[in-house]
Amino acid sequence: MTLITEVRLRRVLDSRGNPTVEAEVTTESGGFGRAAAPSGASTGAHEATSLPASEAIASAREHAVPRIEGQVYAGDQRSVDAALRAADGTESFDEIGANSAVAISMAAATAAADTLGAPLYQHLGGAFRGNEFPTPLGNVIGGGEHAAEATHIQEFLAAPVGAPSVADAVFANARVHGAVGEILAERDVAAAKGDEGAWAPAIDDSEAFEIVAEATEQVAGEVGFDIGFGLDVAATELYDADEGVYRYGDTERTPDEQIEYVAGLVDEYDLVYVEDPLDEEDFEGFADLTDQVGSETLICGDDLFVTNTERLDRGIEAGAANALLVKPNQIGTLSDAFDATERAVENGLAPVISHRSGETEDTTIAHLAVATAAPFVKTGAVGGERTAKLNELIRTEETA
Ligand SMILES: C=C(OP(=O)(O)O)C(=O)O
Ligand SMILES: [Mg+2]
Repeated sequence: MTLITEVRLRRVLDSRGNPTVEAEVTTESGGFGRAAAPSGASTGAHEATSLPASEAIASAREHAVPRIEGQVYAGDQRSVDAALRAADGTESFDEIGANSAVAISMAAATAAADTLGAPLYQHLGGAFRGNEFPTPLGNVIGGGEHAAEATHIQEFLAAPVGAPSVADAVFANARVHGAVGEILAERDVAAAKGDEGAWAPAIDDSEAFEIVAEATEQVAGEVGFDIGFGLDVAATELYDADEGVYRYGDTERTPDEQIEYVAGLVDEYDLVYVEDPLDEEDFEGFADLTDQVGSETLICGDDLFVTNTERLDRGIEAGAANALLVKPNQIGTLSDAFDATERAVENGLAPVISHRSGETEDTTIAHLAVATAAPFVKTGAVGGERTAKLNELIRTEETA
């Protein structure tokens, strides 16, 4: 029934206006799935390879499509992903590109769900998925690699941890985004938006902390539930490896000072979540910080782990974090993303399913978050490619 009869690939636009890979998979009984690869700007050094879209498509057509069409069942995700790995032959998808691989992997899952007549989260999560829904982390102010001349810290994330439902959480995050805009206007600060739709004002990080604290408190008062906030420091982008310092404009911090700084922020602002507080190679620094504040907040590895179970194992051994960011395109297949998620959960790390800064209207990660019962999903607060996922979460909550 779910035998794949056709795989089509094409270039489509992502939210930055760059070409990306879209895949369409058709099954023998007429099931259909479509998915597109996202792309990062602050990418980790150890991520799987993203090739230029036309190169990735040409190579996947030559090497992967013939191994899949007429040979692999979409309902058997592991065999789809094994065929992609066999077609490629490298660890990092250097040959067909992780962008082709992930688009085909996700389109096959969607085609299987369609063939079986089940929602994607149900197909991926199975009959014993449970009733958990993720809390969305909403990017409300940001800079770093996602916007020029804005904050040094890449993302300030609203975290509506007290929301009674996904829908309440989604609307609360959008409201915090709106409140931040109003506070910026009151302060006469002009602000464009960055790649993920967050405000990107030319203010110091310290002012951004003040504004986000005020906005989350204000909206929490309006909606009547707790809204905390968190950060994606994306510290690799701030780290000068030659000098061994983190640079925030003219301010420099040694790795020890960086740990002290972040630990201080966790205390001062009751941060519920801190992603990539240190350079992607500093497992020990991560472990030190997790030791200090891990009982109060989530210390999450994005560039540190790149959704890779080998790097995650190293992190588990070192006690480097208590949360894992899961981005399927960092590793190339849904099977690999599931394996990393499962390994994290088995070892007491919270999985956080995430978008990329360059996105499409693809909604697979919303389903992945529900399927894996992840406690958090990071997929922005506003903007069409972000609301595609957020609105899918709202629909899913109604039907699950
Ligand atoms: C979403 C992120 O940004 P990018 O996709 O640019 O890596 C991130 O760093 O978590
Ligand atoms: Mg990150």
